[in-house]
Amino acid sequence: MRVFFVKRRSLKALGKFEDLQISSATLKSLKRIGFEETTPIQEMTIPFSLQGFDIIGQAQTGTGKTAAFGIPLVERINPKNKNIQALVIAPTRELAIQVSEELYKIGYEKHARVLAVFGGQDISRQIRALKKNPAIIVGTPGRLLDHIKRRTIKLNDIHTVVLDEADEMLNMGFIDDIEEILSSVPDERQTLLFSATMPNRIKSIGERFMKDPQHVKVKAKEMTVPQIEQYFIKVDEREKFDALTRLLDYQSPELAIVFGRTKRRVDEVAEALSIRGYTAEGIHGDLSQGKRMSVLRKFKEGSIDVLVATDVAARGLDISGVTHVYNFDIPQDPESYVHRIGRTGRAGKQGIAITFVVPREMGYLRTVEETTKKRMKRMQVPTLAEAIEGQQKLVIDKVESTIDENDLSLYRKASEQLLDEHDATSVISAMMKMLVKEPDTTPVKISYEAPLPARKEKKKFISKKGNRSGGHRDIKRRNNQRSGKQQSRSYKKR
Ligand SMILES: Nc1ncnc2c1ncn2[C@@H]1O[C@H](COP(=O)(O)OP(=O)(O)OP(=O)(O)O)[C@@H](O)[C@H]1O
Ligand SMILES: [Mg+2]
Repeated sequence: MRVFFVKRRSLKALGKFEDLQISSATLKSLKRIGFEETTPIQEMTIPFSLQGFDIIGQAQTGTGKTAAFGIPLVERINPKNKNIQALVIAPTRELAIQVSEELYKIGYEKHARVLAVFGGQDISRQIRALKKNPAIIVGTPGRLLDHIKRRTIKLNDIHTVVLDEADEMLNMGFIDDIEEILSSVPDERQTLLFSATMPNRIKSIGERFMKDPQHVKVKAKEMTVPQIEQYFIKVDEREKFDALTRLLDYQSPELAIVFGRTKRRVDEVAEALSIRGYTAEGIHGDLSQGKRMSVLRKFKEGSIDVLVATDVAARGLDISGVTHVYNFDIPQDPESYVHRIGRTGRAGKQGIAITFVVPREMGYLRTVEETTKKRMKRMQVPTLAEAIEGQQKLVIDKVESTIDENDLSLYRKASEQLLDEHDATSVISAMMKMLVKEPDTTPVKISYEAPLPARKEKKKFISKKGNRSGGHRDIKRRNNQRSGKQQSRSYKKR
């Protein structure tokens, strides 16, 4: 296996798509999307992929891996062939939808038809759509297998298979399904594995399904992108919720994702945030597909500001405007941390990630830092005064943009009258008080979650290669129904 390393920082563009032997139709699609220059992983993998090599592509979150496999995949589609020619497998339904949308855009000018198939959606509707001859199928493993067994997906002409979030797909929860799918696809195929994380033990599983794979890794000092500022807050379990609301008030994120460890946690935090006046909703694997899609749609549109989620939303989702990620519960393994915080700081944008750690979980924090090669800065919970100050700043920003962008002549007379009777500072202070969301102390219910099983805290920060404890994944996942092995060692739903 050849290994290629490119040393480049994050999304810093390297070159032009025009130099990569891409057809004029696809170049036109890329222009329409607004991609002007390649990202490092695109620059490095597209030429290999066009030559037909199997590839393991690894680059940080939010650096354009979808187009890195999507562009050559579309290029290899023959629009005249009515059969399915490529399969992209993704771990969650939402990601399958998102990837299919991006492939649709990339393949627009080539008329490459794309269809997403995933669990939770009416199968007969999918069967009808499959009869319209899509060339590329993007799906979740369980539903893909279902179609393969029903023979509603025919695999004879498939020449390319992509595992997006490959390390997740080759992990315990999905590996059996993946093996079954791959054993049904013709051997003469190109296999592409992409992810931001690729632990060695998983990489060797992947290589079993590949021929002479090229490993292309965009090498960076840290596993996470430099635009994400990373903090941790040492906090007792029972203080977490108030700490979260203080942070939301103080930092006023544009959009925020709060990750919780279990489904119950997500439900309770989302409910509690709503009670306290935030527009928040939860997403996890126990919700109906319709609900999952509507929550995500509202979050993308901005009618929800805070999305509370299990790891079902940790991988691959690309939602612009996510400025903050809060880990209400520290994730069990470093890979999960990397993907969760990677929902912000995408495509060169800035982001902030804050992880709550209860004192007994400090060992987990250190393991994450060793793996990512990045220290998190310690932060304190904002004080009440700081939270109010943060809210006031938000109001001031709004007032200033209202002055800039509106004709206020209809409001002048009443304002002048008010100012005749009161001094200006009193009038503005009263209005500020009305507009500022003052900290709310309505009681809420957040059940106690025991900390992760004790792991000895390593005092020293070790940054040497190969000295990482790696995944501590004791998670069983099947068919997108995610369940986490809890501290009690019984399986509980996430
Ligand atoms: N060449 C490019 N120029 C500008 N923007 C790009 C380019 N390629 C991708 N993007 C944008 O960057 C964002 C992140 O891309 P993408 O979702 O493919 O990242 P990723 O590497 O797959 O991340 P993750 O590891 O989280 O799945 C998307 O909004 C995408 O449209
Ligand atoms: Mg991706």
